[in-house]
Amino acid sequence: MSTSYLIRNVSVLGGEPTDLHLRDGVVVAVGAVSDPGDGGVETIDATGLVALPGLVDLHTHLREPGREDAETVESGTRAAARGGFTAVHAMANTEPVADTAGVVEQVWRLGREAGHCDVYPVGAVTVGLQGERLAELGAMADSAARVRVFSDDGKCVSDAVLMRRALEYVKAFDGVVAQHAQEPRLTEGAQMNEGELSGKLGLAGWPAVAEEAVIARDCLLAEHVGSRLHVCHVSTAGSVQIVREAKARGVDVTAEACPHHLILTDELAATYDPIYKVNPPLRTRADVEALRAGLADGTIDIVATDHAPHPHEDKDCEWSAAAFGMLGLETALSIVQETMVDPGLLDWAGVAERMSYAPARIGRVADHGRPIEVGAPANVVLYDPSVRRTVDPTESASLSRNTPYRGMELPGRVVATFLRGRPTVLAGALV
Ligand SMILES: NC(=O)N[C@@H](CC(=O)O)C(=O)O
Ligand SMILES: [Zn+2]
Ligand SMILES: [Zn+2]
Repeated sequence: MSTSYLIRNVSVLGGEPTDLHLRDGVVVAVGAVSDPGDGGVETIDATGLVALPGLVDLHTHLREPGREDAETVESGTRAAARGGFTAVHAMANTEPVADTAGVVEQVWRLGREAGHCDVYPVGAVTVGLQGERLAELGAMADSAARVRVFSDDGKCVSDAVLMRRALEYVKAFDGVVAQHAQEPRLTEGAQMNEGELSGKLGLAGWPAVAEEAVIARDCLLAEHVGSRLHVCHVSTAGSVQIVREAKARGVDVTAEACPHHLILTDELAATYDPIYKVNPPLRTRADVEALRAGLADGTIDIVATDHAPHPHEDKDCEWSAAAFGMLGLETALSIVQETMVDPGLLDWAGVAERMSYAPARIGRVADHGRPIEVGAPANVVLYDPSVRRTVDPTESASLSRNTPYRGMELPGRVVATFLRGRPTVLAGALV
């Protein structure tokens, strides 16, 4: 395969069309190229396409080890490449849990072998996600996987003393604790957003305050110990406001919003179709609007997919028995275009910040999230915002099919993804 790609007439971050030359893993030219001066160059006509830095996901469930029926590192990273991602952070709620240097090194190695995108394992905060004892955070940080993000995602680190100690501990290696903010007692048996509709549908409600109370507490803890906090999947207007106020006070807090929370609402629970069951739950239209506004003004730093594959037997059942979670990698950019770019809330530079630069910064990943400029690693996605497509779950590279967008028409398509100058997706297909 060629190691030299001349991309003609491409709009870098939405700017005027120009040329982009990738060779031997790096960007060697941005601007009109008359003669690349190398024989083996492959030319791509990118008229109408936008070039973005390779996307970085801070929140992906790859399910390996343990639930290879739902997803593997191989299948999940193929889905990531199809979505324009060149790096993903793999959540720790696997079986066994990624709470030791051994498990995170295994996941990291599987990512390298698969080669579709770089995999950065997230380490668990507590042993077995049990919320009782701190995991070996230092050993995971020092391992070959160089873990910097720690999370019990799927479960909340609800014990304030443990949370405080984790925040203190990760300072030693510039790590961050990514909190799944869910007060457990306030959400016992919870099935959907608490409101008029949950009462009508007879499904146990999940109050906004269960999320907001933990975020407020954690902001205060992070401020108290002078550490770095990241808030996973923010879903309520109140949460956005708490993060906004904490940032204004100088707390070192970052936050993510998921594509599904930017577009779907709790009314979908009325279908009783568990495809819409997710943690945290889909919220109200007002929450969706507040998340969009927060993402636009920088209160919410990033979009993270929370790609959560589940096999159909865990979703093909009644609502209360079904698993929480939905696919996200292959549709994230389209949802962001639909909800943020097309309505004028973000431009493509803003998308690059929220889906590449900022997640790489938060995860302390040096080789990703870099502007497309001469000398940078050639991690690039070519995206066609002008087409529309109907989501067909059977086309997914994921081993699971639980996309809530089945049959929906969405804008945009990833045409090519380059990982260090090597295409992982070309002409819209996996290489
Ligand atoms: N988001 C979800 O609904 N599910 C996630 C766990 C999580 O992100 O909390 C999963 O692992 O399936
Ligand atoms: Zn979570
Ligand atoms: Zn998650």
